[in-house]
Amino acid sequence: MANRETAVRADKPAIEVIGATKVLNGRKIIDRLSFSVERGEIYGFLGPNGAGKTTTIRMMVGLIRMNEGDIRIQGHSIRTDRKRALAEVGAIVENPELYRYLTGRQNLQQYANLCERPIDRQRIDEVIRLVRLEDAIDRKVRTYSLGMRQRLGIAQAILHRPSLLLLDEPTNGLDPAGIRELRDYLRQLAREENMAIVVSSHLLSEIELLCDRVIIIQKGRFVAERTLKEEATTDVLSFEIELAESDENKDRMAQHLESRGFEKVDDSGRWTIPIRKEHVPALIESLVQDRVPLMQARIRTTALEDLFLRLTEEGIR
Ligand SMILES: Nc1ncnc2c1ncn2[C@@H]1O[C@H](COP(=O)(O)OP(=O)(O)OP(=O)(O)O)[C@@H](O)[C@H]1O
Repeated sequence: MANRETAVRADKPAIEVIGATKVLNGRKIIDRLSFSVERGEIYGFLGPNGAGKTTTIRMMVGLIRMNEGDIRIQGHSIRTDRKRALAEVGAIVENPELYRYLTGRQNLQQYANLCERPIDRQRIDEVIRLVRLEDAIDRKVRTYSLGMRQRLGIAQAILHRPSLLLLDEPTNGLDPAGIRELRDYLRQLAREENMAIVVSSHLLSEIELLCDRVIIIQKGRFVAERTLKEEATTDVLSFEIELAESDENKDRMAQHLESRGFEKVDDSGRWTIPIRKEHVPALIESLVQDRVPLMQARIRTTALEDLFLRLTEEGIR
């Protein structure tokens, strides 16, 4: 433990990417990319297909070398202090490697035996609790759902108490409820393990559900970085509601919403209105008073969405 205390420098960001550049076949796939993530944060790594997310993550876990720049994990350079840097990383880059014929617990035990840092039974129980797999942990992995396998993969990746957890497209195959659940336990992990978590995705809607902060990249370059915590957004926001489907008074309700300044998003019953954040509670109260049949309501950070849509369209072109 003493070694670990000296290896982890509390004042350093969990990860700093400093001007990382990767050239493949004479083409700059990643071009002077820089960002940093603090412990306790869930950081979204967002970009349209082919933007360079996987390549960057592969550099962050030491699977490929960069041509220029550096990546420091808890202050340790991946170029000059590789072993100590990588000891601070847990990752699922492709599918988690699991033995399907063993139970979840046996998988964790196997993995623990291979770790350099000693991992006791108490730690194994702790990670099982963190990813909420207590009820299924003694079942064979082949009986697990996709979401359960992902949880076990995450439990495995954090057994050695890394400072940084990297997840490449962790929302693949999950529905919105699954994504929220993922967010809940990732948030608990970030807090209880004081860990930085970096997740990549090509879908803004998923990143918005999951992350505290987001970086957008395109063609290997930095495009923008934004905080997604709602309290940090003071500008005019877009407030979106979705009406319950079986509404007999659909037309009357549409007229009512239009008269209040709402605009129809599409035919699925979604309506939107620009609003300042401080006015949201009063608006919700009045919608309830007016008996607007709300299915859900949410705030959208429009600037980010517009930017990302533009990039995605450019990417497709
Ligand atoms: N081994 C390689 N040789 C040449 N080009 C490559 C190689 N690997 C990736 N690329 C190119 O690098 C760019 C970035 O790819 P990368 O897989 O990192 O993007 P991504 O953002 O993860 O995309 P996706 O979401 O589609 O996985 C792409 O244009 C890709 O074609």
